[in-house]
Amino acid sequence: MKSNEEVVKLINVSKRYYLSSSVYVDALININLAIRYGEIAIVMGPSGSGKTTLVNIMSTLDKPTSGRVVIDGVDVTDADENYLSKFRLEKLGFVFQQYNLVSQLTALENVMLPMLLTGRYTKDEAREKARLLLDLVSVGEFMNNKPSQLSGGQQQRVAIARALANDPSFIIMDEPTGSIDLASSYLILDLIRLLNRAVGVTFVIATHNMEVASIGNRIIYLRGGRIMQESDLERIKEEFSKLRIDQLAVIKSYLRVLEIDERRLRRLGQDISDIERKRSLIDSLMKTI
Ligand SMILES: Nc1ncnc2c1ncn2[C@@H]1O[C@H](COP(=O)(O)OP(=O)(O)OP(=O)(O)O)[C@@H](O)[C@H]1O
Repeated sequence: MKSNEEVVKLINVSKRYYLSSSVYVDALININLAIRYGEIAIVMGPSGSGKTTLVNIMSTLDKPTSGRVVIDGVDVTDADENYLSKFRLEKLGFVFQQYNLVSQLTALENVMLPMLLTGRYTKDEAREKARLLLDLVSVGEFMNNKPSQLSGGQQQRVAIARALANDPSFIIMDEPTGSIDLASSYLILDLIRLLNRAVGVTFVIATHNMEVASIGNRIIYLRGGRIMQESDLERIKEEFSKLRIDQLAVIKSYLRVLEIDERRLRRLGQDISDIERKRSLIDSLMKTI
């Protein structure tokens, strides 16, 4: 691992999508960003803020309208698709929300494929390494299953094994736990953390999910195609904190509703323990907001 060195660098990157000759969307605006080896960098932000566009540009799947993209010290901004597909195969690992495994191939063959495509591995070497990688992500026993014979979480782990196949400079993930159950998500997050700590694998992960974000060393927060600075985040938090006033208003109204019910029950000589229970719940809730 080349710690402290930059694995990806974006310099003044902007991306404009044209919907027609005069209508466009600025998906990214003047992004300057460096990801270092050994990081788990999380890309967060509201829907439409530019997360997918950013990770696609970082991983050469998309090109910026202006600015430069440097990966592993190579400026890939103007590289052609032939060069880029070889570059991606050798340098990058991809794990997307939809697992993107080849449906006709077994788990083992899916993991072997990127190694065979580089021409750097014999079939035997690729098979042996693929087996070990599948064991490492705990799906070794299913290596002869096709993707349709695997659960979503298992498919996602095969995708991680495949992403590791060519020892990539970094692994890029877009909502890696987006379409799988909670238990599998935890396994995958544990695996990411372990691979990062033990082997120094670098990850860039776009997500909406706070649980996923919690494993990151750094959060890159996008809003409207720009990276938010700490001070902006404070401002946003303050904006959000105003929501508390609404919560309080709702609770206050509800307390008034309880008063009416309490009066009614007392008038009828009935039990008010349910009202008291609700009041005590509200009391404990009030202490947390
Ligand atoms: N191919 C495209 N053509 C036109 N506009 C696009 C295209 N891709 C993205 N956009 C627009 O660019 C902006 C950023 O989109 P992007 O998909 O990067 O956001 P996101 O943060 O990943 O959103 P989500 O969380 O909903 O996936 C959005 O306004 C989107 O509508």
